[in-house]
Amino acid sequence: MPIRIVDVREVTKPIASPIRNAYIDFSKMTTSLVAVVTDVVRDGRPVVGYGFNSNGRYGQGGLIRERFAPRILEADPASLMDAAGDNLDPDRVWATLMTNEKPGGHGERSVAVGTIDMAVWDAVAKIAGKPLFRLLAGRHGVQADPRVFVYAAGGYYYPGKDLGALKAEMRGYLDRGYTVVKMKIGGATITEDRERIEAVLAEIGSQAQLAVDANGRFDLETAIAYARMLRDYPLFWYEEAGDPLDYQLQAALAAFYPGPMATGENLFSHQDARNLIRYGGMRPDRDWLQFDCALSYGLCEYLRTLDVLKAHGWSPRRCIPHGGHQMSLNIAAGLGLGGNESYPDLFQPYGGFPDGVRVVDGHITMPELPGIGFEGKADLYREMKALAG
Ligand SMILES: O=C([O-])CC(=O)C(=O)O
Ligand SMILES: [Mg+2]
Repeated sequence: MPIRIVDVREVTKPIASPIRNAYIDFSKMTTSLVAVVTDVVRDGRPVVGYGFNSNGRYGQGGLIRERFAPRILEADPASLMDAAGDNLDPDRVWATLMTNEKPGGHGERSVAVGTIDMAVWDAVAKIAGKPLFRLLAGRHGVQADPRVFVYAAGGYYYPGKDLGALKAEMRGYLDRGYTVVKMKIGGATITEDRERIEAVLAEIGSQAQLAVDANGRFDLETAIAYARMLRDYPLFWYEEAGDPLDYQLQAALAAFYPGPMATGENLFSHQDARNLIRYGGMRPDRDWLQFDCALSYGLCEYLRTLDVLKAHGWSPRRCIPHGGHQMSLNIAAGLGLGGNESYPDLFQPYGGFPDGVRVVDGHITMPELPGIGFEGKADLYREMKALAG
């Protein structure tokens, strides 16, 4: 008997906060929480996979309810099974989701699909009775490494935040075991941003490194002006200087910025990733790629992106995804990415780690929980159970 996906539920939840980066504020930010309910029973209860999209894009309830959930629910269950007939095949589910979707134009539909794809992989790993990172490592013939590098993202602009508050925030991350911290730039004048950077560097000293993120705000002239300022400091990276799709700007910037650059969180397909690699001047010996599967058609597509990188001589170690969710932690531990983002104080309960997981020397160790591991995080699992428990 094939496994049946008996329901796909979605609820749009607020993840609002009074912060802003150089481009947007998060006062109205939302996320879609999705449950994929199966008829497989484990420990007396149906297996349910959960997923959600990461911050930066909004909830996708309309697309999920109108297009994507019905396609799965209307599909012949046998068409969604793997070759062995003992589990769902995420690639077949993905192909069903994308029925009658034209190529190109990778806008918000990639977020809707990425969110459902996360829930499908959670269900598949639970049905297999394994942590997702172990399932992935097994399928790809690599050694899982449960120890994953994580960095603390924050340093946002918000009303009344002075240098003292910024320094205290960064100190808080060091106290929690992080060795790399990130702050926003480009939302103030270059003079003010230089002061903010110097204040943070003075605070963190040799205990940690600093990354900066312009969120795609700069035109070429401003991106270069910042590059000239930033290269005075030993930064961990200079992130998303210009528009995410302006590969020529990114390529030109490399001539002015010898240190590591990072980008990719707003590229939503393997084709866009390939264009970045082809035309964006990114350097495989030092730069970082931040594609986030939750925003970009999910893990099925992320695997194609990793293939593109391999074909162009890039190691998966150069990937540190955006988004701070446990899905990317599993991919990092299972497929050897360079690490994962984390927002210690933001976007809760969706981000972060299972309860009891601590950051030690800039790394966490994955617990051995079936699926993605959401059940290990009480505040998150409470929301999930309320949707489909
Ligand atoms: O502020 C945001 O949109 C999030 C972001 O860029 C990041 O985490 O790198
Ligand atoms: Mg960013």
